[in-house]
Amino acid sequence: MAQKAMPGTSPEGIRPTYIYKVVLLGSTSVGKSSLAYRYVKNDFRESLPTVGCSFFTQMLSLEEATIKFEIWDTAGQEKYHSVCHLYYWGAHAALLVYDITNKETFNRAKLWLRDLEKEFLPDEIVIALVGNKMDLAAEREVATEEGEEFARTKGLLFMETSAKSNHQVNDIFMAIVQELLQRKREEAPNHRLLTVNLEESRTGTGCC
Ligand SMILES: Nc1nc2c(ncn2[C@@H]2O[C@H](COP(=O)(O)OP(=O)(O)OP(=O)(O)O)[C@@H](O)[C@H]2O)c(=O)[nH]1
Repeated sequence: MAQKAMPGTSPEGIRPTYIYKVVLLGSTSVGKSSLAYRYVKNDFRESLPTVGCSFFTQMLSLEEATIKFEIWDTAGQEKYHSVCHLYYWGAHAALLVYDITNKETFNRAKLWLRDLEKEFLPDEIVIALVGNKMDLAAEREVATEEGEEFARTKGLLFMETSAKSNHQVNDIFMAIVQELLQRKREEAPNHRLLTVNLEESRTGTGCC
């Protein structure tokens, strides 16, 4: 898995910075933009339509490394589906989002997974299945166990979240980074590390 690293400083000495590209995938209106917005801005807006693709960046300071997440938020509308594989390129992790109140979005998530499986080998990317809109549990169409079971059989991380009530949003990104770091530790001897100049990297939010 190609991640970029550069040395940074920490009280203990040199601490690497890893840049991880995370893509958000899923049907329209499942809450992909809202999850990214909640994670990066700790805020919730009722309307955040995505046109094509937008991205956010977020820094995360951990004991063993500094993480820079580049979060690519793809539009879920069918008309953008054909260009989406371009956004997969170089991704380290994917959040496969569905809406727990809409069974069809869960079925669609399975199809998005098939797309990912065509693009990546299993250990090339960390995939998390995310059942969003947990605050609407009374209107639930997808049981927690159903999501859990599907994730287990496919070897995916799994969490139910609410971008609205800020339920497990940080947790899912933290679970992803822990898994990425764990895989890195296991692969360390063969790992390809690229030094990059963070000055040249994009910051803030933007739209392509
Ligand atoms: N109740 C509730 N509503 C949510 C939650 N997350 C998102 N929404 C709402 O669901 C709608 C769609 O949210 P978006 O974040 O735009 O969804 P999206 O998946 O990015 O949609 P596209 O950009 O069309 O692909 C908006 O009205 C949000 O306010 C949530 O956790 N709970």
